[in-house]
Amino acid sequence: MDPPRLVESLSSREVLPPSASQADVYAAAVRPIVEDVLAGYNGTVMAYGQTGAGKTHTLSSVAPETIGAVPRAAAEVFAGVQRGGEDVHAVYMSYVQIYMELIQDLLAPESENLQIREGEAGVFIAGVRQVEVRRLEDCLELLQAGDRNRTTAFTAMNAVSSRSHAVFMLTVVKRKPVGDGSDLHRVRIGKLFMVDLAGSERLKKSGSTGLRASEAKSINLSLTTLGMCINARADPAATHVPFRDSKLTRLLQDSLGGNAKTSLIVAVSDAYEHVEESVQSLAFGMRAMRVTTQPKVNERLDFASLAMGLKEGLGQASAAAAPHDARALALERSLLAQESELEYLQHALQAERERVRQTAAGAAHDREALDRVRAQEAEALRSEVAALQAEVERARGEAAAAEALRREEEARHASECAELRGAAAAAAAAAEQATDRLARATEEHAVAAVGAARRAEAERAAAAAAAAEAQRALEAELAGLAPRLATAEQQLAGSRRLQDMLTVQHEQQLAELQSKAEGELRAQKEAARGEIFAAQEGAARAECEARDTISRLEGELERSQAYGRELQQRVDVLEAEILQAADHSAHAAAALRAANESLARERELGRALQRRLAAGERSRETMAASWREHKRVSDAARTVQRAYRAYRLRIIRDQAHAGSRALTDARSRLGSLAAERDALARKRRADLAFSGQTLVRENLAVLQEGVESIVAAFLLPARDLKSLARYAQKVGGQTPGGLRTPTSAVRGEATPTLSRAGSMTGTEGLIRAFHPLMQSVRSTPRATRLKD
Ligand SMILES: Nc1ncnc2c1ncn2[C@@H]1O[C@H](COP(=O)(O)OP(=O)(O)OP(=O)(O)O)[C@@H](O)[C@H]1O
Repeated sequence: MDPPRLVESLSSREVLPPSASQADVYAAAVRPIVEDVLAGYNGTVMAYGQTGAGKTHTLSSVAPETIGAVPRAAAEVFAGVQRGGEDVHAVYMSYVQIYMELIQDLLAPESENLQIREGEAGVFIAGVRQVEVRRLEDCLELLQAGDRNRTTAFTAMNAVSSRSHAVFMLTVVKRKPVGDGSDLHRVRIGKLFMVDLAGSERLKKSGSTGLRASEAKSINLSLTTLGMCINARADPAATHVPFRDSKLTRLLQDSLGGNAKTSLIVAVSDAYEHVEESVQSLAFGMRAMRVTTQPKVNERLDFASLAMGLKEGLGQASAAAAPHDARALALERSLLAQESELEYLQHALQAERERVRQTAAGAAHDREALDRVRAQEAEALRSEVAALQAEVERARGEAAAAEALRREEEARHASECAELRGAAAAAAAAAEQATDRLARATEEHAVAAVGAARRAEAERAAAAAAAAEAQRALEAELAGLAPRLATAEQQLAGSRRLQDMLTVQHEQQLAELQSKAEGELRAQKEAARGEIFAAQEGAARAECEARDTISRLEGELERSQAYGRELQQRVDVLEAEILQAADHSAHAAAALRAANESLARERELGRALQRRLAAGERSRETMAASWREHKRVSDAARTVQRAYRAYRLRIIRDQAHAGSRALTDARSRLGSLAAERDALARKRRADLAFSGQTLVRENLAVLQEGVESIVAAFLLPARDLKSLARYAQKVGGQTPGGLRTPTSAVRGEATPTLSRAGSMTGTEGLIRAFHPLMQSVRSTPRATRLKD
């Protein structure tokens, strides 16, 4: 699938076709945000879309030919840092995932329940690991290490489906001097969030079950909350935005309408079967476009580091209080450590409690699910066994019925065969009987015909005898009755014709009867033969049919027996499965026991943690008391120190005032002395009197004292005094041993004086030396400050 990506940003909109490259997506949706981050804004890039649509590919791909937006953004940030020149930059990276409503640090996977807090600068993840990254390579290595810790899984929709929301964070800190000659800096902090949202998925479509289904539900829930927040932010009439309903929306609170510039990448699939999800994703993007944000540059003056510098200076100045401070600091640190340990322990305890509760809930849930599954499986097995038994019974019944049918069929076949045989035998017997009957009938007919013939013969004989008798009678009568003879002869001829006719008739009848009997006998024989043949054919057919039926029934019987055997095997398998399920159930019970034991152990651990917590609390209280005591001592020391400083300041101010007054006096005296010197010079030039020189020397002694008091009052460093002495020596041959350092004056020793030893030339040199020195004293900043 090579889906198109719709890039929606809150300020602009762009639709990229499937052929668009990763560089196109970066240029359209990410580069403007990265540039803003370098300028000190908060920026967010979110990838949204159905599971498998290409969000992770778009953001996190590190394949050389399809580098994703995150590595590109990191590269651009480092390029921007390099371009920044003298501005001091630091880049920090964090990487977390939100999995089943728990925030896990992908750079420190053992931190798996981080909390979101809100401060002046917005929401942040407390305790997340922030790694300072100096090079792009370090950043990419951390990214890959984090990706390895990310939760992914094989699903029906995506072979490597992200089961969590991943949030990649880069913080760019830029420090720049204010430019007023002070140590004060201007700090700009730009934060870049790149969010790879887990993909929405329809359980019906993905077919996820068990853990995958729970993950999908959690993902869908947080995405629904994200949608609700966006709807509320886009609706001016909405009064409540449910940011707190999920960790995702809480973390993205600033990005969804606060201080951030946000860009949304909507990844959609071009496959027809995903059209519904694609339309929903686009509708989400359209709603998101109505959200407005209030971005501003995160800039502030770095008073903290200035304060730190001042504190350092103060620390140096107040070395006297250092031991107490160090102790107080150590105590404070220890207290803070204790507090953070306490907080950590409280978090750990809370997390442990939560984990124990979740484990217990999970174990109870698992046990219930297991019980349910076991009950369902047992029920299913029972019903399957019952069904199989019923089927076995039915098959057995069928087999018995088939056997009975076979027997019945065999019996029927046997009886039919017997019947047919009987019928054949009966037909044969009937045929034989018919033949016999026919033969007998023929014989009877023949006998009857013979009898008839005999009777006819007898009749003929009787008729012949009667005729002979009648001939005789006739002859007698002929004799007696000639006429009657003729009549008798005629009658005889007539009788003879009748006899012949009767004989012929009798013979004809006999022949007819014989042929008829023979025909009937033949017909009956034919019929009997046909019947026997038909009976034999029927018997053969019936036998064939019976054989077919028997073989069919035998086949059915075999199939029934095979089915019965198969059913028996399935029953065996099911029984084995029941045993296995019982084993599983035993294992599950053992696992449950182990979980309960682990729960007990964890409870014990929780109690131990509570004990440690209480001990920590006690120790913290002791430490707090000790800290308070030391703080009291330290405060007292600070008060003393402050009083001492004020006292010193007063003395210095008094000295400054005295110095200033002395300076003014010295100036006026210097003026009058110069005037006197000029007058003396004039007088010397005029009088060339030695007494004038003496006067100058005496006045110079006074001047010398004035200079010394000025030097002492102005706290001239020893080196200046030494250089003065050196200069004086160079100019006037004054020995360095004649000068004393002003430090002694500060300490309240006797007023320093310049040695009066030395020649007139040295004194004049000193006077000459005094003028440049005065110049230098006037031009030193210290003098200026003191004067001020
Ligand atoms: N534009 C693209 N070009 C080439 N392959 C892509 C593209 N988009 C996505 N793929 C590929 O599709 C598969 C799924 O993409 P991907 O894992 O990025 O999806 P996803 O939206 O992050 O899914 P999920 O929400 O389940 O994590 C991956 O194998 C990926 O390489």
